[in-house]
Amino acid sequence: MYVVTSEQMRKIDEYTIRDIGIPAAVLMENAGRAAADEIASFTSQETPQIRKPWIVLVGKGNNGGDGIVAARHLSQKGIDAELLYAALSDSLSCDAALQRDIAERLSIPSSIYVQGEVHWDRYGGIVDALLGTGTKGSPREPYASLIREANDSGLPIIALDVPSGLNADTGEVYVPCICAKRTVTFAFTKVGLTQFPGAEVAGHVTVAPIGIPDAAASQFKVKTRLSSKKTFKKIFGLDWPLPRGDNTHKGTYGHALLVAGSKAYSGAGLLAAKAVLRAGAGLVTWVMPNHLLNTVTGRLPEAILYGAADDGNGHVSVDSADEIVKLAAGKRVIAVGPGLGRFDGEAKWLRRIWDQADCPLVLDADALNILAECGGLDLWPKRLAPVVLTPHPGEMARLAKLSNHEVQRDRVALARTFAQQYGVILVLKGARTVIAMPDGHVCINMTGNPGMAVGGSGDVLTGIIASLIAQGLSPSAAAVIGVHAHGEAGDRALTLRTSPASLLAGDIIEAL
Ligand SMILES: NC(=O)C1=CN([C@@H]2O[C@H](COP(=O)(O)OP(=O)(O)OC[C@H]3O[C@@H](n4cnc5c(N)ncnc54)[C@H](O)[C@@H]3O)[C@@H](O)[C@H]2O)[C@H](O)CC1
Ligand SMILES: [K+]
Repeated sequence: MYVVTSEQMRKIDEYTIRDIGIPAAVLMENAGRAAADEIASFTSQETPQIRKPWIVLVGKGNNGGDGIVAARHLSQKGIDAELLYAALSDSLSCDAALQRDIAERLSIPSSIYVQGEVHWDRYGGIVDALLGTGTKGSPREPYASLIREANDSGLPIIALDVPSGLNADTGEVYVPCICAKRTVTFAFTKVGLTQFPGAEVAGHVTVAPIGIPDAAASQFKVKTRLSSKKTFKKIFGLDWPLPRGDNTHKGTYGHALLVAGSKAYSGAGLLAAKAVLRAGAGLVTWVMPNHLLNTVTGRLPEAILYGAADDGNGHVSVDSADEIVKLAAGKRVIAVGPGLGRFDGEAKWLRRIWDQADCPLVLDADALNILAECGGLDLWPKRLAPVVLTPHPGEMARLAKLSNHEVQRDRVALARTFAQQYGVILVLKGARTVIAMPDGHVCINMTGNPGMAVGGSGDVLTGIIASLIAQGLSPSAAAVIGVHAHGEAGDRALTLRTSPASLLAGDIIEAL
């Protein structure tokens, strides 16, 4: 499922109308009718209040046009609708003006917005057709006042295409912004509907086809998709769940090397190692500081444990790099970072692994902080084997030398630029994790829940991604599918809990 920006949507619209020849009015008719269908289904599901009319807030552009068409189809369905023009209706776009004239001929009630004069209690719900993908900046008057009044009315709002006041390209919300119960977006979902806080103000999003052929999207090489089983098939040619061949030898399912844990954080290594196995890899060798070996022996009998040279403070020491490089022989992946801690010579240590090990690397947690602080991505040579980075927003801020706000402002664009610039696979975690690949493809993950924002959840994800690489998936596929599986397992684990607050990282592993 493609995810588009406003600019891409505009180009696709134009191509469909001009080059394919589907008239704009047909697209608008389909959009408005799809909106009316969604409103009708919402109305039927809501407690059957006295059948009150819906009020359609109409902007000047084609989003407004969609709203006028929706009002007409609602009336056809026996649901009364009234048009409230935000501004004088003689300044409508031509496609919207055509709809205005049709609505007038059909005597659909309409009025012009005057601040404070709308009797909101007369209505059962609001259709937001003020601003769509043509929005530039924060809503200006009188849209701003109308948006505030609509939000304050307490009535359910169904937004057309995007909630008015949402930045459709990033997920930022301007002030004010419509808070919708549902959003009916047209043709393809928009980036801003997938990332918070946009995803919050959009409510439940339905993508309504309006007659734009997929060929139009591939014409403009849209490279952002929602993670889904269809995506796995389309991009990676993989089925989900992954078929498990009938090979009998454990070696077939790969051997992962995990470098994790320190005296203070042995649990992180345990979680990551267990996740490697639970996600299907045949073997995992967990390298930890020697001191830790006795503490964890027996905690995970299925894992091969290796005590490496340690620095006497409960961390691996810089000298352990050579041991790790030797152990990497025959492994399909090395995952470095969960619970690693910081230690003297850490940059030299990581550089040695970066240079000498020839298998893919998955770097997480403190491995990312070491990389950020020594400028590795800017200074070290690109590796032949792929690198997967799995930062949360704070780690990403350090890696990209940005503030947390700047990281979260436009996650998709930042992740894509970073992955292309450094030739890495970037898993930018957080609600709706963004996975960006060196070739510019980006997948947005929709599984998972707030209960997963707990200590250890990231360690589990690192284990899952390493496991899938060990089983033979490309690092890109392992990152996209691993994030999806991690979120799905978290959603399944949640069904066994009474509240998201009680979810533990270990529950995610058990639900894999
Ligand atoms: N996706 C599709 O295939 C179709 C989408 N349609 C609808 O068309 C809108 C986009 O229409 P457009 O005319 O380009 O822009 P808008 O309707 O979003 O509004 C632009 C309108 O509003 C003014 N404006 C812009 N920014 C602000 C602001 N911050 N404050 C106040 N006013 C603002 C601007 O001057 C314009 O007049 C899309 O979302 C769909 O709903 C087609 O109808 C069907 C095909
Ligand atoms: K809207």
